[in-house]
Amino acid sequence: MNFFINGKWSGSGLETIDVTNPATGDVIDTVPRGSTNEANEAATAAHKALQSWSGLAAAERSNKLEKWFNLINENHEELAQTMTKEQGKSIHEARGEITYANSFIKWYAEEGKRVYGETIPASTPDKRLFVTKQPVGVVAAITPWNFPAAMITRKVAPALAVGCTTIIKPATQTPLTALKLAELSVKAGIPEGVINVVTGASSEISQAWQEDTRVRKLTFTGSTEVGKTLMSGASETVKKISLELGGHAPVVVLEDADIDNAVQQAVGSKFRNGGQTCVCANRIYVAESIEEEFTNKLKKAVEELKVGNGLDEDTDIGPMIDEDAVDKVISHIEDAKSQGAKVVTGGAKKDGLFLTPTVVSGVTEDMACMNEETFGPLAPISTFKTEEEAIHRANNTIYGLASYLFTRDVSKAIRLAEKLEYGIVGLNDGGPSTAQAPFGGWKQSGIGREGGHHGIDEFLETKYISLKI
Ligand SMILES: NC(=O)C1=CN([C@@H]2O[C@H](COP(=O)(O)OP(=O)(O)OC[C@H]3O[C@@H](n4cnc5c(N)ncnc54)[C@H](OP(=O)(O)O)[C@@H]3O)[C@@H](O)[C@H]2O)C=CC1
Ligand SMILES: O=C(O)CCCC(=O)O
Repeated sequence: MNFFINGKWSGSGLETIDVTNPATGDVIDTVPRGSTNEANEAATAAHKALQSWSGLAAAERSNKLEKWFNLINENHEELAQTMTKEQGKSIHEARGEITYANSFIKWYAEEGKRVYGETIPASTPDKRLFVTKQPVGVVAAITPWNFPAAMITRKVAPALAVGCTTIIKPATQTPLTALKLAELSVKAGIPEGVINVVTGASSEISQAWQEDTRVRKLTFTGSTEVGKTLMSGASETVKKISLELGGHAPVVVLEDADIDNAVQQAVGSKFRNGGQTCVCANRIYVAESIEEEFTNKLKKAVEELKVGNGLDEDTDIGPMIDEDAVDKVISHIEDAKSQGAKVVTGGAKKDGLFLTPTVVSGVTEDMACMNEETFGPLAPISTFKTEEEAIHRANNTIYGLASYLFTRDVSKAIRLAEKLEYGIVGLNDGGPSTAQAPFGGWKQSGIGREGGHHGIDEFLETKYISLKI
């Protein structure tokens, strides 16, 4: 596929990049290798479209988002198949992601109509003070490969709903879903220039956008390392930024937890997308007294997971995205084993990019898996003696995105949730993400929120108007 600037397919004649299916290694398509020129063209198109798009009534933009939502629903299966082919995740998860991605369009089509202002009482009778909200302007979005649709719509839907226009650089490994979404946006009547997608050289494209004073906002999901680079680059032109970065999610299972639920939710959280999600459970802390029961039940549940080509209807876990991802998981397993952890099930067993889901027990805080995001199907279990110890260990990280806590005691749940230094706490819940709630991290997991009314504020500027009468 070519890329998409100003409502037109573009980029023919450029060098191309192969898009491969990680399950088979087959090249399924190619995309152009865009760079500085194309990034500038996209920014020009978005800047040109800004005045008319932001000048529409919120209800008119909402209608167009609704049409986009309907077209995505009509093309649901084709989008899901494309996603599985380029990303590897199971077709069930891909279908779920298209529904999830589309829920942001639906929700923001409504929320865009509720961008309210304020009036402030003045100090003198001859003044009236107002506060209004206006779109920030052209928004650059850089998105990762793990959620090829949802990370686009979670950014683009609120941006469009309030009148911003967008320039998007999807991950090189998964550009096709993004391009198909853009194609449907035009069919939905979203005007040319409002959504532009450029594929290619990430650092050149992002450099051009960082330097461009017409681009007023940068929103990114991906690694903390790249997020830091973008944060410093965006400072040159003092852009607004949102960063959704790495996580290192702890799961704390207290003695009084419903163990069956804790196991089920931990499996859902840990092995979702093969463990390649920034909110995936990364380390599991279990009260010493229930370790055996929890571990046995987790082992049984994990052994039922089927690894295979994501297109097979009975697959639960597809391939990892690439060799580096496989190597990282294997290195974490080997490191844990070499320091005395016990393999409960799985192990560093690999076939192409497929990895056997693994549980290890007896892990300690100095092992790599307890200090870095594994981003793969490894569940390390460690025990704790007291709640204070569990919370201290859960918080003892530079990350602060998602955390999970299991207990039947509601008061304790709230008390301990308040102590967790995380943007998201799943209480007896391994799947808290939803369009109407704020998603984002504390500490080095990021800045800003996506989802909910919090996510729309990220695309608005505040204007104070003082009227002397
Ligand atoms: N928070 C999250 O959801 C995610 C976290 N991660 C974490 O990051 C690790 C590495 O994954 P990886 O795919 O390399 O993540 P990256 O952060 O490298 O990639 C995410 C996006 O950033 C782009 N990018 C990469 N380098 C630059 C740059 N110098 N300037 C501007 N944009 C850039 C990528 O483009 P391109 O693809 O063209 O390189 C992609 O669009 C994972 O193992 C995981 O730990 C990864 C993905 C998502
Ligand atoms: O940042 C990610 O890894 C994708 C978000 C997953 C979610 O919305 O639950």
